[in-house]
Amino acid sequence: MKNKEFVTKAYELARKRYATLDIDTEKAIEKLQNIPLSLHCWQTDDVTGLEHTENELSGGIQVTGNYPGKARNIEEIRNDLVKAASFLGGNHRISLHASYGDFKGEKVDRDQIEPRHFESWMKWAKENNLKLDFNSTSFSHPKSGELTLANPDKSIRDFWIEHTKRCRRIAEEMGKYQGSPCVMNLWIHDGSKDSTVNRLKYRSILKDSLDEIFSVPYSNMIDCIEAKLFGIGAESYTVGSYDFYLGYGVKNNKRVTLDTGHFHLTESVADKISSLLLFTPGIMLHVSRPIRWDSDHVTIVNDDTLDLAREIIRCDALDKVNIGLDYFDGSINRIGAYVIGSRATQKCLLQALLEPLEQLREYEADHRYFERLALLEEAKSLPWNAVWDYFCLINNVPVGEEYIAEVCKYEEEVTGKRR
Ligand SMILES: C[C@H](O)[C@H](O)[C@@H](O)C(=O)CO
Ligand SMILES: [Mn+2]
Repeated sequence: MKNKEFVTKAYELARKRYATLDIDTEKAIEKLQNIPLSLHCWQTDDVTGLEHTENELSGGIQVTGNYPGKARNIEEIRNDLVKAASFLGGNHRISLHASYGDFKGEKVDRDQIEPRHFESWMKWAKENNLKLDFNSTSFSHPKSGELTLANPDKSIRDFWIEHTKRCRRIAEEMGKYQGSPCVMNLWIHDGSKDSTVNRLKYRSILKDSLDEIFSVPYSNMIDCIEAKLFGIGAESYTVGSYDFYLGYGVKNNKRVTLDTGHFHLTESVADKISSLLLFTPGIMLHVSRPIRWDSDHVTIVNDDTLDLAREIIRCDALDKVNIGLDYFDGSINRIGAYVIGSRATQKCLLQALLEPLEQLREYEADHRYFERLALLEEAKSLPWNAVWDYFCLINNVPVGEEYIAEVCKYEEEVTGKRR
């Protein structure tokens, strides 16, 4: 670590500065250390998956960019994930899509997948001190079409119901194996390009499909349902809208996934946290960065991500919120994309953990709104970055921009050689 002494000295000063506001930096570091991020496996390979089919990416999502070096098989995906995680302090999780099973060249259709197709992932995760989360995959399949679980055609609908039921079973086995509940996210793209005159019909079918899927109780997995505003080619109507899943989640005690790219651009996702916490058992986050639309740009430290982190901490909800990443950028070094996005999320969480919350709340209770605003402003430039550097130092991961050279080295030695 080239700046060890400098980093330690800066941290000592920062610790004292924060102490003047009664903030314990050691406690903040300890908390950050114990917040797992769920790294989305699909950033390694532009959401290609391991089914070895010719299926194009579908379902209203799109990866842009053709940067060389994407992972081409299970070994490369795993190596890249381990590499990406090696840049992060703390212990983390990997979020797998059902299309990333270890199929060993066998053609296994989505309604045939079993826990055995994910056994080697479970072992791999354990060996690498990682835990797994899971996602059903309704897109990029000949039966994906416009509608899956909301399809009036029973044979297509049953195919996807079976797929999703199997996914829950796989998640249950993963949770059991790893001794930590596997968070299973259900997102489907179902929708329509142009105005439908049957909004209620498809939503009612989706509700029934979900009821059937969730009829089997499990104790080692956590169900999450993810809403979306629109998809490419499904701009007018999304069956699984936010209102739909919020209603379903509240009624059926399910976690709602908030993907930061799935709302109107001026809507505050952070503001939803406190409301959901009052009415649902928890929240799954898909941290992303929408630019003009759900563009899945790499997460950075910005007001949206900071507000999200602050709300989690202000609500004291770390035990009820699972934090996953969800972006896919094929235009830059893909490992670099993981590192930037996951470290940005950690930086936001750290800033939130270092907020002088008690003092701010005292001001607010006393209606001293000038003081509240002033302290909120000043808190922005407190030396959180010295605490961040120190967090990286004690975790033996690159400090500051040092990771750039390491990512480039991996590119030179590994990803850059993939053709
Ligand atoms: C690949 C993921 O399942 C997908 O990104 C989903 O979570 C989503 O956000 C779709 O827009
Ligand atoms: Mn998402």
